[in-house]
Amino acid sequence: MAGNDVFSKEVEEHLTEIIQKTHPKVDPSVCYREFIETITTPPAYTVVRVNTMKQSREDTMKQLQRELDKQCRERERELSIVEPHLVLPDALVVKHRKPNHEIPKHPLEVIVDVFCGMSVMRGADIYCQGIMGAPPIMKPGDLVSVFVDLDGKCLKGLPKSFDGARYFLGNGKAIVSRQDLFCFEDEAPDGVGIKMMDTIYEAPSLNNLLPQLIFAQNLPSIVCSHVLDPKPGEYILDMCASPGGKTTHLGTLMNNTGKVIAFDKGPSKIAKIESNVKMWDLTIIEPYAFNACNAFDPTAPPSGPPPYPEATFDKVLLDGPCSALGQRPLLKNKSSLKQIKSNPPLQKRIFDNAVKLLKPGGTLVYSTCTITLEENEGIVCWALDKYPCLSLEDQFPHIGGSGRKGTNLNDTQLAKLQVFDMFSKDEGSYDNDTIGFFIAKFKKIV
Ligand SMILES: C[S@@+](CC[C@H](N)C(=O)[O-])C[C@H]1O[C@@H](n2cnc3c(N)ncnc32)[C@H](O)[C@@H]1O
Repeated sequence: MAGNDVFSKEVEEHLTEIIQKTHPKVDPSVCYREFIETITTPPAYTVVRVNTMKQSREDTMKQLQRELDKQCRERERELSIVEPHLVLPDALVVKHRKPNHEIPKHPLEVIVDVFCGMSVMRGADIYCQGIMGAPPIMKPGDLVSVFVDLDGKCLKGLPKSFDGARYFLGNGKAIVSRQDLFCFEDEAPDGVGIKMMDTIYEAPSLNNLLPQLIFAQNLPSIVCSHVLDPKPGEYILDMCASPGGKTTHLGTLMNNTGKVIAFDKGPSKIAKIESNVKMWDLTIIEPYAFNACNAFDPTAPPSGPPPYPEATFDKVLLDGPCSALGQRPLLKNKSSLKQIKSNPPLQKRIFDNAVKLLKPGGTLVYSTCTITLEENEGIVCWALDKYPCLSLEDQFPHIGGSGRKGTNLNDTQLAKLQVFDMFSKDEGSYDNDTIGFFIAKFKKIV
């Protein structure tokens, strides 16, 4: 859809090399093209995780179905069906209709930035902040056609038609006038500026929908917390936690008993964790703005603020910084190859801390939302080599594929890894039509 320029040439070449290593039997250029088609479109399903401490999945499913029926009627859409996920006991799946590329366009055109465009493709309405251009006559109630500015070339406040690279997202109804949007001295107003009515990729708008009962999360992220298998009463470290999707999941699986220490880099990241934790009434989460690279200190006490001494935690989750090349939809990625290659050294530093802080017999889950070998199978290879105290474990549930070829890991080890692989797509199964994601589970044996 967005063409071959989602990535820079050097990143495209790197990804093609990865395809050659991981899938030696396929034609790399065909595989790369198919990968671009996948990555530039959203998954055909929306997944939400249920707050099972508040209400059963069954009751939440009925409540969500009622809310979505209302939303569909209001937007004159076909009704969406909510179903329980067949494997994950706390997940609900909302199937989307097929993409509709035949939507007629309106004469009034609105341009939005790439970030906003990608959110719209997953069901969001358009927030004022994301609007780049709108016609001078636009007023509340007007029907508009919405386009995303693919190359970030549209100047804020553009009053006329935008002739740069753009992609049609669908039609919406203006909530604000152009005057409201751009005639402020400081910032654009907050809140929804365009309500999306008819989109090429249709998905439920989940903003502020049952926030105490559901959390929108990509399927592999839900799998990831189940793989860690947190139990009530345990002492768990979530090393890179914001916005707190997995942290709130851990706290819920622990039935709000025990303790979860949650790090992220700065106050704004911590505020997001705190807001999500509060929404779900979780009292066992202790968030700290702290660099996970410095989490270990042999002289520190085992509780209270970080750092912590050796063998402190029963379980550690390292869902760390990564190149995030598995995100969907991804219309434009500006990372250079150098930036992508800067991730493994950081991941290894955080991993070193995780191993030290884990108790013997404890579990460490390492995960990323990216697709490079170096940040995934490569880290596992490095870790098993450096730490003979770690054993690679089977995962439950295991609904993604196995690890990929291209490193020194043998077939038995690869079978223990869980990869949601964007280079090989199994049509028709929502367990594969998701973001790119990687999960490895280790046990500290001594
Ligand atoms: C993939 S996101 C985490 C998502 C989160 N686990 C969830 O499920 O909601 C990675 C996070 O790592 C954080 N991060 C990056 N470097 C870090 C560091 N040195 N210490 C702690 N957090 C870090 C980033 O700010 C980012 O929020």
